[in-house]
Amino acid sequence: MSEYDVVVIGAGPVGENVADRVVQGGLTAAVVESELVGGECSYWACMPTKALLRDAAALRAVRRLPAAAAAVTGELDPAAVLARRDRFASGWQDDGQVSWLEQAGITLVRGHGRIAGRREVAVTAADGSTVTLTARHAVVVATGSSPALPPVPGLSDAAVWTNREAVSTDHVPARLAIIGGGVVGTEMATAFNALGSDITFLARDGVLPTVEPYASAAVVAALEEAGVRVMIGATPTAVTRDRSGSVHIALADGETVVADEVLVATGRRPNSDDLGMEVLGLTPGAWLPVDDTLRVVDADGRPVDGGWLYAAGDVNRRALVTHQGKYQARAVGDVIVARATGAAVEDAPWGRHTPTADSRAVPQVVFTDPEIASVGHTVASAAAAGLAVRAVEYDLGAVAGAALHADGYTGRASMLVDEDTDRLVGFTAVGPDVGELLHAATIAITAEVPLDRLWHAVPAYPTVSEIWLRLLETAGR
Ligand SMILES: Cc1cc2nc3c(=O)[nH]c(=O)nc-3n(C[C@H](O)[C@H](O)[C@H](O)COP(=O)(O)OP(=O)(O)OC[C@H]3O[C@@H](n4cnc5c(N)ncnc54)[C@H](O)[C@@H]3O)c2cc1C
Ligand SMILES: NC(=O)c1ccc[n+]([C@@H]2O[C@H](COP(=O)([O-])OP(=O)(O)OC[C@H]3O[C@@H](n4cnc5c(N)ncnc54)[C@H](O)[C@@H]3O)[C@@H](O)[C@H]2O)c1
Repeated sequence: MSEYDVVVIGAGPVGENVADRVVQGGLTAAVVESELVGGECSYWACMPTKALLRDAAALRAVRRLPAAAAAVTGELDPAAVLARRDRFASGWQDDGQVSWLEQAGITLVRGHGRIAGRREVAVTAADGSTVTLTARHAVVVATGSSPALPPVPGLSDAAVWTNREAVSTDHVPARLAIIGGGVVGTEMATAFNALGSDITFLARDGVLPTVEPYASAAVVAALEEAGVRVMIGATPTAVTRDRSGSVHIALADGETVVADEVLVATGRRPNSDDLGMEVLGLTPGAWLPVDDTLRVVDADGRPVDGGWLYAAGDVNRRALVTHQGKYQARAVGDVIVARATGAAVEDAPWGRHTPTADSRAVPQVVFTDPEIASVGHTVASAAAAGLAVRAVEYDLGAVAGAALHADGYTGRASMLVDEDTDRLVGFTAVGPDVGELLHAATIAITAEVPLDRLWHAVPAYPTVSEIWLRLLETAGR
């Protein structure tokens, strides 16, 4: 059969969830995948990177407790870390996820998908054969993103690492240079430093420039203390690999950094360059703009060709994190079912069919040491959005639960309160293990809880969550 209710291009976490949702809603779905079912997240991003980071984080946690530290007599075993990473990448085999698709009642079509016409997707298999799938109701683009390499002379000929090579490496380079001070660069600096690499971290625009400055500063201080050379403002101008295999990175200030491998982590580009976008008058290689129910729109903001084409996940650029892409997948799957069955479409803000949180409350944990957990606005983004906010900060180390959690616990947390509504619009924390604090903030922001009601949400004693009480007291409750 080559006709389905819904055809999804891309079987990453987002595409899988779109297909699952429409099948649960009583429709049929085929998902087209050109590489591995599970996408970037499963094999070269979320899970394997966190596996690379986890052992060192656990070791650091133990070393913050003197009696437990006394029981640790050895050092981290890099080979064992890489072996555990292999397990979390499923050995780069997708059998498990293919079985999941089968039991979920989703048809998998292997090959490269392209829009071929109205509700038509042409799939070219590895052997060159082509099959055309027709969708009765909708086509969903969930093709994700790829590393964006900057146009630095020599870079593309120097066999540099992207996230794929870094995440799947079978060895730990003695000297690793990292270009790009974003989330990938900072997490990988943390991971490979702990695995034993000598790291030079070239952060042209600063380290984690979009988080609260105090959180970024804490991570930079910890990286430097761990021996990472952090070069803020360093701008690569040329890259060459010499005959001995060493890579030379020339910087704008005249210095040259030499390393065994170079990880380029300078952001992402959408996987839309070979997708048939021109068939619909859209620009190949561009992020796909969408409306409130994630239908792809034209330059005038109208759904293209009557509204059968949707885009979810990284490719629409709303929020490049897996959990938010899967949230979009649930909204898209449900709205396609609603439109197909004539049910009401709930597309008002916070309605079932529109991913409102994408613009109000995207949670993110950066798994560095210390961790950074954030959701909603920062001071800078609130100002840019024209919001009148007051920032309330508190020393996390002064919270009883944090002092118990680790000797010498240092950290900080802040909340942003909208002056007009007296509700939370942002939260950031930096410190060991703060990631688990985050969901409380996400709930407070999405539920739009006024501070005078939040006061009645009493954190248990003695937990790190008592930061909430301290922040509210500092805010004047
Ligand atoms: C190093 C790194 C670490 C990360 N860590 C985290 C983390 O800890 N937490 C988090 O939430 N997010 C993390 N992210 C972000 C996360 O990986 C992405 O947001 C997520 O993978 C997006 O999911 P997706 O389904 O949209 O795209 P992808 O995961 O990229 O999947 C897209 C799929 O579509 C397929 N495809 C593309 N084009 C076609 C085509 N034409 N035909 C058929 N198939 C096609 C691809 O092969 C791929 O399988 C990380 C990213 C990186 C780079
Ligand atoms: N824990 C997580 O949730 C997690 C982990 C990793 C990645 N991700 C997601 O993956 C996406 C990609 O991460 P990323 O770190 O590649 O991108 P990013 O956009 O977070 O950071 C890229 C950095 O590269 C710098 N840069 C850009 N061009 C440059 C150039 N020519 N020279 C030097 N520096 C340059 C930018 O200043 C920026 O700080 C992010 O959106 C992130 O949300 C999430």
